[in-house]
Amino acid sequence: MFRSKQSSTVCLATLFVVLACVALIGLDAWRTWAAREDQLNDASIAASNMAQALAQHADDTFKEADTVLISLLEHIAEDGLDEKGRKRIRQLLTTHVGELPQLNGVFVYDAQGHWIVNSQPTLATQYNNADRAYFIYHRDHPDLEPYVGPPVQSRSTGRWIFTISRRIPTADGSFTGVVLATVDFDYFRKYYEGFDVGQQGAILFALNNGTMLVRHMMHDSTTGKSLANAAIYRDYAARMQSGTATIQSSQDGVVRINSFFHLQRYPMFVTVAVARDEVLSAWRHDAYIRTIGVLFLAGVLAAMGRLMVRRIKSQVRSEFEARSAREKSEELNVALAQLAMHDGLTGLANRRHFDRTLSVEIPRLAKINGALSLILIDVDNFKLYNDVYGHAKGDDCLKHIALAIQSCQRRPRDLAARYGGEEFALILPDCDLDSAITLAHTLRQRIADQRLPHSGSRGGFVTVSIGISSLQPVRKSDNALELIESTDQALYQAKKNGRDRIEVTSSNLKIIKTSDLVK
Ligand SMILES: Nc1nc2c(ncn2[C@@H]2O[C@H](COP(=O)(O)OP(=O)(O)OP(=O)(O)O)[C@@H](O)[C@H]2O)c(=O)[nH]1
Repeated sequence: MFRSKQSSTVCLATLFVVLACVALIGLDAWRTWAAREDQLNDASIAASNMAQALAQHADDTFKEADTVLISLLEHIAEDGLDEKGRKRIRQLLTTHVGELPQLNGVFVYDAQGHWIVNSQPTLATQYNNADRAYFIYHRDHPDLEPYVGPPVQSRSTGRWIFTISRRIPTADGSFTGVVLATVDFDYFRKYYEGFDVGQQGAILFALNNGTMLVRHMMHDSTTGKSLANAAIYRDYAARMQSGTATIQSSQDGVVRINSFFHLQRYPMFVTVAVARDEVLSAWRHDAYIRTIGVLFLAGVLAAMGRLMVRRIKSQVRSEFEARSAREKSEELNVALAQLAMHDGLTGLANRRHFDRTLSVEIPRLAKINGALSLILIDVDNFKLYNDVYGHAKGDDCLKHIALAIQSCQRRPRDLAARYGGEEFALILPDCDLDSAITLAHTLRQRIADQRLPHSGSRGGFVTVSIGISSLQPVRKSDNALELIESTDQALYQAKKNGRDRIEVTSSNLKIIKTSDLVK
């Protein structure tokens, strides 16, 4: 009982502590994970915004270069390409190149690819650009739209450049030449260097066919490479206008958040890539500190819980011990009460109990006009029995007689008592004289049936003399003493009349001759 109560209380307390620890750690893990997702989401948005801004910047850069070409074509149309016109156009180009830092040079080629005018201080007539992709394109295509070609190395400066070109329009649609603006790669590279994309991040500027134009990376400035097999191009940029994807690089194994954005007017796109590890470094640091804190808290909680469980254990034990002590004391009290109210030899009620019962029953029965009978039983010639068989045997004999008397105690209120020495009594509440006489016969018979040998007795067996008296009904004026005396008289009469018999007194406590009744 104690063990089961203790173990269930301890189990509950332990469960509470474990749940509290699990909830603390679980909530923190959930919060940490949510913070990680937020951080990645923020990084995606930032990368996407940056890609859009850089695409817009590139768009504007080329638009400005293209605007110069449009203006140049207008001047060509107005001034022509004779010596005077070339001079004026040259001045114009020099001004434009000075004003627009992205412009590397502006050129006018004739139908054979010869340089006619350029923005540089001297006209390099030794070059022929008829083999360039843009030249071939315009020669073979009559449309007048701008053409952005693949990156090429400048013949005059040797630097990598973007080319944006237009066909010189003519009234009859014949091919008379090409105007070209070149933009230095370094312009974009320097611009991109102003952006922090981390140690492992990158900004890529590429043609829509996957040819990389500019790549800005902390430790890498490779250019001209094809992105055809790169997942960001193959699976995303080649198919969509813009987007974001987290991809593990097949080259360096770094996982990056890639955001790409296509230029609106020109066939190029910009990709901003940030390394996931770098994005998460601040989060990781926070998570590390917080996890240590939470684990410490969980540890403190567990330690306090352990202390609490121990206290509960000891409290439950104290309660159990206190209850055990109380129960023992109650048992002791019951035993003491038993001892105080019962006879040690026979276990029957003792004289005190007998007196108390009579003093309770008489007024109770007087109230309800009930009857009360008293039977006194005295062992015959018991002195002789002791003398013959010894005192110990005498005790045994008394126990046997007590058992017989006890067996006649049928109702809860009946009381069998040892009145004193070898004398016993039966208090019979709600029992009239006739019933008491019948019971006395039964008792006498039961004792006779025990056939306890008694050599000093007339018949050779232990016998008893019985006196009976009844109050029927009990009156308020009746008292225990009178009833006892009356019963004692009847008993005395039984002894006097030769023992082994029953004598009775009437309700007015006068002896009635009933000796013939008993034999
Ligand atoms: N063994 C034993 N004897 C007891 C006990 N109490 C009383 N006696 C004995 O009972 C005897 C009673 O003797 P008496 O009063 O002379 O009565 P009796 O010998 O029974 O004779 P009658 O009552 O006249 O038949 C005494 O010898 C007591 O010592 C007891 O608890 N145990």
